[in-house]
Amino acid sequence: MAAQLAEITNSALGALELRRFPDQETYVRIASEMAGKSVELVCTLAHPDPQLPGLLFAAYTARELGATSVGLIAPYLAYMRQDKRFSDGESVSSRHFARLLSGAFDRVVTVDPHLHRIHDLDEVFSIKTKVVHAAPALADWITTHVENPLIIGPDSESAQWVSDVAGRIGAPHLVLSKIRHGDRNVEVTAPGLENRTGYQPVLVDDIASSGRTMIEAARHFETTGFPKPVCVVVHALFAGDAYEALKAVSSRVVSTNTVPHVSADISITSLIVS
Ligand SMILES: O=P(O)(O)OC[C@H]1O[C@H](OP(=O)(O)OP(=O)(O)O)[C@H](O)[C@@H]1O
Repeated sequence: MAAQLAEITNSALGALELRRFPDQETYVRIASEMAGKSVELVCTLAHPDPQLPGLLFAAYTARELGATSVGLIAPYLAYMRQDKRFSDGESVSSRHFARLLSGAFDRVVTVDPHLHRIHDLDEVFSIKTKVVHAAPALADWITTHVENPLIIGPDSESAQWVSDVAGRIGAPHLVLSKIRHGDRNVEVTAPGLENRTGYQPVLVDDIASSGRTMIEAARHFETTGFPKPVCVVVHALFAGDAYEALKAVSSRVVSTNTVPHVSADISITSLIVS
C-alpha cells in the first residue's frame, strides 16, 4: 500500500529496514533521506503487539534524522474495541494505545476505526486525526457483484455503515441484535428475518476477528429460506481458522485491503488520499 500511495500522490517511496535481533528485540534503520521531508509511515496494525516497538522507533528515528513532520497511515487501527473498563481494574487500552501513538506522530489517518462508546478519535488521540470511510468502496463492490441485495448488519453498532452502504446502493437494510458473552462467544438474534425473503443477504461489518459475529449472524439464514449470505468486512483480521469457518456458512467472503488477506478484493487505497 505504501508503494501505491507514493505513486498516486507522486511522492518518494522511502526504505525502512526492520528485523529482529536474536533476543527478539526490534532493529530499525531508515535508509532514505529524511531531512526536510514530510514523512508518512504506512503500517496497518493487524498484529499490534509485535509491530508497535518498530513503528515507534521508526517515527522517532525519522524525526531525529530531520523529518519536518511524521504522520501515521494505519489502514487498520488496533485496540479501539477496548474502549471501556468493562470489569474492575481493566486497562482502557484504546486510550493507552492512542496515547503511545500520539507521543510519536504528528497525525494519524485510518479507515473506519471501531468507534462505539468513543464517538470520535479526538477523544483518545491528542494529535490530528482523519477517518476514511470504506462505505463507497463496499457499495461499489456490492453493486457490481450482487443482484437484489438486502444489506444486513449483525449488531446495533453496525447500523451506521450498513445504512450508509444501503443508501448508496438504494437497497433495503436490516440490523440484527448481538450480545457478546466472551472473546469467541456471541449470540445474534434476527427477529422478523423470515419476513424479508426474496433477497440476496449481504452481511456487512467492520471487523472479523474470531469471525463469531458474522458466523452466528450467517447461521440465521440457513433456516429462514434465504440463500447463503455474502459477507463483506472492512478489516479482515481472521484469527485462527475464522476465515474457513465463515466461508463454510457463506456464499462468498470479501474484505478490503486495509489488512492483507486472500479475501481482500476491495481496494480503499484511493479513498485514503481523496
Ligand atoms: O469476529 P469477532 O471476534 O466476532 O469480532 C468482530 C466483532 O467485534 C466488534 O464488535 P464488538 O463485539 O467488540 O462489539 P462492540 O460494538 O460492543 O464493541 C466488531 O464490530 C465486530 O462485530
